[in-house]
Amino acid sequence: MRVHVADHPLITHKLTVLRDKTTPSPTFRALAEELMTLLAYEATRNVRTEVVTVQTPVAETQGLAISTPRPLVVPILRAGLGMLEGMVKLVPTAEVGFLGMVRDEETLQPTTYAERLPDDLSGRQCFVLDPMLATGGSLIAAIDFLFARGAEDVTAVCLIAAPEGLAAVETAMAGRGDVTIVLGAVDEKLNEQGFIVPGLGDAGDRLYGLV
Ligand SMILES: O=P(O)(O)OC[C@H]1O[C@H](OP(=O)(O)OP(=O)(O)O)[C@H](O)[C@@H]1O
Ligand SMILES: O=c1cc[nH]c(=O)[nH]1
Ligand SMILES: [Mg+2]
Repeated sequence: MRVHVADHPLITHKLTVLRDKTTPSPTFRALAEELMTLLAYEATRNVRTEVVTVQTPVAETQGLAISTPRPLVVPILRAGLGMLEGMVKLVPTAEVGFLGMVRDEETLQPTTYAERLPDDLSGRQCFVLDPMLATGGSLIAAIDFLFARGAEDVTAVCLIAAPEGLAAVETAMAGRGDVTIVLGAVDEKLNEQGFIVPGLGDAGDRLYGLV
């Protein structure tokens, strides 16, 4: 498994505002989208392309186009939805599938409550979006789901990870398919409630309000 932690002052600046508990939902939503766009640059480094010919006003030349089958972007509901626009702005031809997952607050185990994905993901390049990688349970379940449908390589983009969760994903994915994790930051630890420290609190609640 490849892990890339973004090291850029613009990303750290935006994450700092996102972490601030006084940042209101509209600003939080705008920042989650902007951060995704910045991380997409790294996440799509290995997006599959094919050579195409293009006629400029001056000459014929060769360039690259994102190849088919088109990449599949999968935001994990709810919180991953806050990153979707930031990704599809950069890759407008991508298809979008949805996975709804929620973590039990006591056991910290994830359950999948919604799924709208192609039945056959053979040969597909998938991009999973979820701002928080805490215990890693949700991300492991999401990647397992995609591999079970035949996905070939999966890149997950998370804004903040806990070291414990990152290690759990690494262990679960050892010897499996092609997995890359792109992160805005790796924080200090998880607390007893399974929240990332310092983190930013509950990303879903901060994006969309308490439920
Ligand atoms: O790494 P884990 O320990 O599995 O925790 C991370 C998950 O928790 C959050 O979702 P949550 O369950 O709060 O759902 P929500 O997006 O609807 O708020 C987050 O968006 C991840 O999906
Ligand atoms: O810190 C955390 C952990 C899980 N989910 C969140 O939204 N935040
Ligand atoms: Mg939540």
